[in-house]
Amino acid sequence: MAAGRHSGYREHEFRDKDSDVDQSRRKEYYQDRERRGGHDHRDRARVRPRDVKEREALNGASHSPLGFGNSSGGKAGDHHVRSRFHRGPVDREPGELSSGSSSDDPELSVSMVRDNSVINQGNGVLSSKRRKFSPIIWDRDDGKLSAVTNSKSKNGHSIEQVALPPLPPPPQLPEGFVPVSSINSVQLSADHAPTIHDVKVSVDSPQDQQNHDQEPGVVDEDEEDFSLAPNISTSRWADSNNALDDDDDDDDETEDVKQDFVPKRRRNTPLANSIEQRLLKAPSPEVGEVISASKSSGSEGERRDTDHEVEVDKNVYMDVDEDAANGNVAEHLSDTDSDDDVDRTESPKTAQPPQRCINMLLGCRSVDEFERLNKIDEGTYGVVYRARDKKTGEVVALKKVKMEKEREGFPLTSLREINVLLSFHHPSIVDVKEVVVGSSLDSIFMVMEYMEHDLKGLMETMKQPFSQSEVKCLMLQLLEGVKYLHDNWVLHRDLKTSNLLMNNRGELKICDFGLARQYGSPLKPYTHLVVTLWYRAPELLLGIKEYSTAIDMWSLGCIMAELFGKEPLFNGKTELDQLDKIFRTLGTPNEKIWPGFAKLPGLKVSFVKQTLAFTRLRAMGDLVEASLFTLVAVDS
Ligand SMILES: Nc1ncnc2c1ncn2[C@@H]1O[C@H](COP(=O)(O)OP(=O)(O)OP(=O)(O)O)[C@@H](O)[C@H]1O
Repeated sequence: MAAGRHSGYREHEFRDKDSDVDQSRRKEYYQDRERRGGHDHRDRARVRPRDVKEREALNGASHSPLGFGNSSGGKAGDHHVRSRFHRGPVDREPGELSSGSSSDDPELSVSMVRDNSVINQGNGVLSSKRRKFSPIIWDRDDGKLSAVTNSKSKNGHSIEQVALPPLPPPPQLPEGFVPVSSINSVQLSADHAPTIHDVKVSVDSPQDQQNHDQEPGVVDEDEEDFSLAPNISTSRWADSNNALDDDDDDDDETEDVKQDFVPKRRRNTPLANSIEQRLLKAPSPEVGEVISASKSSGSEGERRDTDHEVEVDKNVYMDVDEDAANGNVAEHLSDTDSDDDVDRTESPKTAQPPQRCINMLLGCRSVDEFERLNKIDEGTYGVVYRARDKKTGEVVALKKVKMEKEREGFPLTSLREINVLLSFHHPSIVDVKEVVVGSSLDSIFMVMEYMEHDLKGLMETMKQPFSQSEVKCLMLQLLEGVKYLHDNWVLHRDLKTSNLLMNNRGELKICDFGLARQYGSPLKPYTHLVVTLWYRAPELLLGIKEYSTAIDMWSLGCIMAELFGKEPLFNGKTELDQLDKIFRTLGTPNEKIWPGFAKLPGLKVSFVKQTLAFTRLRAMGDLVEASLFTLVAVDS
């Protein structure tokens, strides 16, 4: 999500000031290519040529499955990565708009007039698809996890267009998917790097669960005997970690100030201890209920929405929340959607790391087995490095979990991210290979496949927007990834261009699952403070708490428009401004076209009634979903 770094486009002015060798190398390369009018024929063939060729052959020059005209104004070869897309006859001249008739399905045809940010859609008939799986509800009342099955989404392309069915019974999750709420111990075999297959989950009985709830810091005595893994105590990454720890020290002053307000956070909390605390104290972090008011206080907590039970009032929209305005929702989420009801003002009890968690660490390789090459980026919840696996020589990305944001030990966002990414495997979702540990037990790294670019950074180096066929190629991959998530009942909740990675083969992958969570039927209230502001759906901006896949689809619509226009579609500064921008473009919704609109909790301010196209484009998500049907149908 990189909310910290990518929170607004302004931030990118500073992005390259870092001594980030990798970033500047990429940039120089692109600029050089721009100067040369760079075609890179070597790379063309590597971009899923079969997919693209087949799609474009099927589409023909005037049969874009999306029905988009080439409003990009892009020219072939004006960009390095562009050259990695196969450019077919479907591309039009710069500025040319497709007519609705160019689509195979006129009902799905779309024309975009980006100059005035108006998007028109034909009578978009929206069809829903039947889910392959129904949701498992991670409900703490359930007490038991029924099973971790081997089922997996097949990501098949056959989609039935049927009337919206009632949500089916709980789904079988992909192989190895472990609902965080159900874990109270994780064991990994010690002789090889852990994979999800190594994870053994033990589940509390309701009675155990109750005990944990009552005495969160208490661990069984027989679990206290542990020893540290020798291979991680002498880590060379210790030095580099110290450098990071220096950053922590920089925060000490702030921390000292904070302690007037909040109990001082445990420092150097052993990971094992932390994760145990987290797992024990958060009996059901994925439950999804609205959290009670007993949340963090103090300077940091003040910036967070501490009470989501309280009805959102006008102030929510009138206040300029700097973080929200900058799109930094992750900051909010760690508390607001932590889904546990732990009183964070309570001083955590010190507890020895129990054996089972040390077992987990023993199973992990040391980060020493990787050679650090350079720092790629630093987000709110992690620092990402480029590194080389000394054994295999493979270049990977290492995301170090930041612990300092958490008072309660191992960050919930990271638990979720690791859980989802270790479990889900899809070409459009970044692959996490394993988890490795650093010199101290509170440093933990996710080993991910290395991706050379993110779409946000990439677009900043481009003089022209992506062409029509490039957008189609990117959107197809993105939609397939999101479809896979939704088929498996996971909402990403922070889709934006900086969370979309791309490699030099033109493959797009979704990353940053820190805000992701499972949803189910019936819907439960979740925090509405999710999704970076510019990509946040109006229902979230208006405080709705029972939301679903449409919020991701809205983000996809914003992303698609941004790919075409090279500028964010709705770049509001505050939540109110964001809504205003949306309504000015799409029209102000009303009770007729959006039943329940008048009762939305955030509708305390009256918006100017814009009589634009909202009735026809009620949610961009619908548009994108409709496009997906067409794309997939053509592709298959
Ligand atoms: N596998 C990867 N390969 C290359 N770069 C990556 C990879 N994963 C992440 N990055 C880079 O690091 C940035 C931050 O990663 P990510 O968004 O996962 O961190 P985060 O701490 O969760 O961010 P946020 O501040 O949004 O919470 C990304 O925007 C991307 O530029």
